[in-house]
Amino acid sequence: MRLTLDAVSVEIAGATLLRELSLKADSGEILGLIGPNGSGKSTALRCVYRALRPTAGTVLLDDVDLDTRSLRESARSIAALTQESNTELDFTVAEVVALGRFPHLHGGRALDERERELCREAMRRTDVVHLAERGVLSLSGGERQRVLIARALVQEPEVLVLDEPTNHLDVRHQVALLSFLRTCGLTVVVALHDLNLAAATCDRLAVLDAGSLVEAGPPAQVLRPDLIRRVFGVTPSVVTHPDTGTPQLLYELIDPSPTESPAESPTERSHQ
Ligand SMILES: Nc1ncnc2c1ncn2[C@@H]1O[C@H](COP(=O)(O)OP(=O)(O)OP(=O)(O)O)[C@@H](O)[C@H]1O
Repeated sequence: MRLTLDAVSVEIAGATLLRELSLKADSGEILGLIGPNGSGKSTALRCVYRALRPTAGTVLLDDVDLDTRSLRESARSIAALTQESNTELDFTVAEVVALGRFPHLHGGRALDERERELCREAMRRTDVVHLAERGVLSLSGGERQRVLIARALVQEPEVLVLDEPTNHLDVRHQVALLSFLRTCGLTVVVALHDLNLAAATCDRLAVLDAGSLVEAGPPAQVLRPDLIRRVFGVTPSVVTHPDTGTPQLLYELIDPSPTESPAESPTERSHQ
């Protein structure tokens, strides 16, 4: 399914969080959102999984305005793993994963055999089978994150929305998750802080800054030292991964002053 944000703006209490953001992820494409803290990545994702209604503009799945669908209907197409996806009740891991089927269940029916196998498969994929009977509140941050990913998968979505999905994950599970995204065939929109993981994972990257789109394109086009410096206030060296050909950023540990804007950072001045 193709996901389109068409001139989406979000204003809350007089503050503009997103300004006429237009983005597109074609069917099966992985679109990465990158940008500094507070640039609007989570706000854009919230509009997609409908935790937030845009003040102006539309979000479309193929050509259907999401606003014309019920929340339950869109939950059958869109699964989200977000910074709000926590589980406060002490369900077992197996129960939390099974909750992913909720948008598909009617009249309190139990999961059928195919759905139970779907849950087992999602738990195998995310390496949480051994935790099935544990209470989720007793899990480590990374274990809990993997359970929530399994829950999103059993939803059998066509669009997967992920806000910082590698948070808490060790490097093996980061690589496993992002490799899965590359092969799952779903339309994926993912906010990532790690620009190297974003470059390795995403077909296209959209750079946000202060609620506006700065640039969108393939990683090799977007991850230029000048753009990174302008938006993030650090100047990386960009090298090409010897095996995959994706751009990879190397940083020097020069502390940009937090009191200066990126364009005025010491790094910027040293290059003038
Ligand atoms: N409910 C709200 N009311 C007012 N301001 C808000 C609200 N939610 C978010 N913001 C502000 O909107 C801006 C964008 O927030 P958002 O969470 O989308 O940024 P982000 O790019 O995801 O940041 P991060 O990288 O830190 O996760 C921030 O300045 C944030 O403080």
